[in-house]
Amino acid sequence: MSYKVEVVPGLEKVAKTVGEGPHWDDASQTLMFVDIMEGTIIWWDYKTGAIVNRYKTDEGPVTLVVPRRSGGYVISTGRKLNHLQADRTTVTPLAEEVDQGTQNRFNDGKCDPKGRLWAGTMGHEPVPTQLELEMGSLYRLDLEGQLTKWVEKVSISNGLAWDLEKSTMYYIDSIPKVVYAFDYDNKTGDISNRRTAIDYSKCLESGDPKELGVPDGMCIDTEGKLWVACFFGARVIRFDPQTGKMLQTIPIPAARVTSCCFGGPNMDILYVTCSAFQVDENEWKKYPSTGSVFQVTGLGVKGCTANVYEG
Ligand SMILES: O=C(O)[C@H](O)[C@@H](O)[C@H](O)[C@H](O)CO
Ligand SMILES: [Zn+2]
Repeated sequence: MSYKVEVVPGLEKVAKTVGEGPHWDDASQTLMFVDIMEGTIIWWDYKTGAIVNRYKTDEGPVTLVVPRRSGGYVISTGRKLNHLQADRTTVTPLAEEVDQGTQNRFNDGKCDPKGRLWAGTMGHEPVPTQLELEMGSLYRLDLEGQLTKWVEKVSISNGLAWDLEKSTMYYIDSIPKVVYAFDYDNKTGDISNRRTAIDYSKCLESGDPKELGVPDGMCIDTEGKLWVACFFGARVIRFDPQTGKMLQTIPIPAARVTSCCFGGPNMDILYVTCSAFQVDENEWKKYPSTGSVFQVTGLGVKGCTANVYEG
């Protein structure tokens, strides 16, 4: 099976800072993603290949954007979760600020199969991957708007995904370089029994595990396999979460690959974001398209439609 990696038309060098949080919106056939430190959300239309909307805030970094069934979006700003109305201008808080009195901020966030939002925090990060450890937590925003803490002592709260059976939640902490698995109860939304599903330090199939960088964002395909973005690893890797083993490596022409999601009319295009934040001269020389959103076609795999906030 031969695949192709290219810059998405219209999204060349689109991220000024950290491109992140890609979400394919099936209803509108648009790709949404954020430019974290810019506080910007970008909407890109598949049909026209053009950016159709932008939202910018100065209320802090925006790290996640997930559509809300009743209209608009859930977005983060700094330590807050908010509702951005469908007009893409009005923002109202959805819950109390988390991690008060810290320099933490939200990072990645995704909805579970019932439509509850899970989003985690991380400590202040002056240099990518260099930060005070175990400052973050993972939170769950229920359908009734209640926010609860589920995991503590997280360093960089990152990718989230649920298996097809709706009985396992996968969750990445980038610093220990681990994809955790939890038992997940779809009825209650409760998680338990944390264990390590994938350990980057032990991925000897790669030759040198250091080359993989750290795991960042992820998504799941219809075969239940995980696609994990490798920050400082210039690649996306497909893993079997049952065995922890690498199945396929897709080199991406950007060192700081942050996240990925499936999209397109047939859900078979893998969209990949990366970071241009603090990229040095050598990196720019090696990867001149840094900051772009990339697309991988011809993988022969389809992704699962991402869940939206049902609250
Ligand atoms: O995108 C993210 O998850 C974080 O916001 C970024 O800060 C970097 O990706 C991180 O440093 C590497 O994991
Ligand atoms: Zn991330």
